[in-house]
Amino acid sequence: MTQGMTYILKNGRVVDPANGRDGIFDIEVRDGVIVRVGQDLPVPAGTTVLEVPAGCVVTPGLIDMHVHLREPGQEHKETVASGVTAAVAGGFTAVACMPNTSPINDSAAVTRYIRDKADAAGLARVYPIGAASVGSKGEQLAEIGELKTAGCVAVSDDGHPIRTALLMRRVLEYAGMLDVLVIDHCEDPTLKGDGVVHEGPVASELGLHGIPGEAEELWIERDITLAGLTRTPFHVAHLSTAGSLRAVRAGKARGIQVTCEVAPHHFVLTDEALRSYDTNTKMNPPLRPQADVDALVDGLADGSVDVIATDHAPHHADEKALSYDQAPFGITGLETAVSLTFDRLVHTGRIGLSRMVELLSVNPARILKVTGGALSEGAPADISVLAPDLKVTVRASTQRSLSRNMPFEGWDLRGGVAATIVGGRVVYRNTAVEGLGAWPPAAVQ
Ligand SMILES: NC(=O)N[C@@H](CC(=O)O)C(=O)O
Ligand SMILES: [Zn+2]
Ligand SMILES: [Zn+2]
Repeated sequence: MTQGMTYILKNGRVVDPANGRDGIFDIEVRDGVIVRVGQDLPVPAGTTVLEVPAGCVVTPGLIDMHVHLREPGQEHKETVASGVTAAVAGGFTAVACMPNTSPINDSAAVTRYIRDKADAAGLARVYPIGAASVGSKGEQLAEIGELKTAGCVAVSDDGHPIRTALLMRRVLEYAGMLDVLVIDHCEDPTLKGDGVVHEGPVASELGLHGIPGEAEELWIERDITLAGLTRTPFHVAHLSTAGSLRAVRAGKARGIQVTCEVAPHHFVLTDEALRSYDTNTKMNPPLRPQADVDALVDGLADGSVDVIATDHAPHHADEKALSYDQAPFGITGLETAVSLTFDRLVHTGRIGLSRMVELLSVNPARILKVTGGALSEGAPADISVLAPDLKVTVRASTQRSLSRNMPFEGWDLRGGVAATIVGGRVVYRNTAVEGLGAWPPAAVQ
């Protein structure tokens, strides 16, 4: 499917909360742009019709605002090309990638390198996130203006918190002036110590060093206070505890511009999963007890959580084969997020489809100030076609990511992705979905 083609996506259930639409609509795409949305659109002679398979849902393209692509520097774990392949197979039309590559993305040269790789791959859109401090070392402010000019949409020292309150204040001031979002990995490193899992009865039983939830909560309180002082928007990466969510709710109630994201593994798994000693249950922040998971699900449902983001963190099998203490933190997530969200949030009745679209598209687009989040006439045709009732068995061996470090192997889930369209091009087509046979072949399928 080339960008120059005109086609009509016909008879899909369109869920587009930003435009107040939930119903059967046709979408006409021309030259990569949505030109018309309406009911029973006429089909001019020569126009291709792509019939949306029965039961599928058409949404604005999903955006994952927290992934790790590992290029430059760790291409054996993931490249930009393999990462965006995983992204479109997971239903995402865009991703924002964290700067903890090697070298760190604290310069225009690295940002441009990533963007060039993304352009060459030509699948999902890639929005680089620059480092907040030089080398993410927490000493000197990075050249945020230069990073923005090169194409960064946000700054973060992810992998680490922005180290001191003074530095965080300066980052907020400069980034705020330049209209660049500040994202922090909220964790007090002194309280974390050498912890590797959530501090609690499970950690004690297994003899693993714990990290209390308070290590995250203290840092979020610090950052919210500084966001208030500087009157600047601030986004909490991978929020994981009930106390953290209370702090965010309280900040929002005081009028502070704070938003937050939750990763699927934190609303699906508890620290009980550690009993497997599988290092694919080791990530930062760590898996929490049921009470925290319940609070996160409440927050996802009631709107106090803004975004679902995967924190896709590929690591090589050799590293994950180390002992629990030694293995790196992090799991992949791009290719399981949609299925986990359907299975655990939508089909359990905790959220509806329009809330799912807010969490995965509308809000990340609004917070990052990037294109997308709505199927509006005149907008680039970034569209996800989801299959809410598709039966999916998760297999790392069939995923597109170069890494296989995820704890969902063999899980049977209800809900998946049918197709992904970026700038009008069908870049992913799931051959397991019936009714897509008449669609053109896609780059990924
Ligand atoms: N989340 C993780 O456990 N790991 C991330 C770093 C991070 O997101 O802090 C990684 O880069 O591997
Ligand atoms: Zn982090
Ligand atoms: Zn991360």
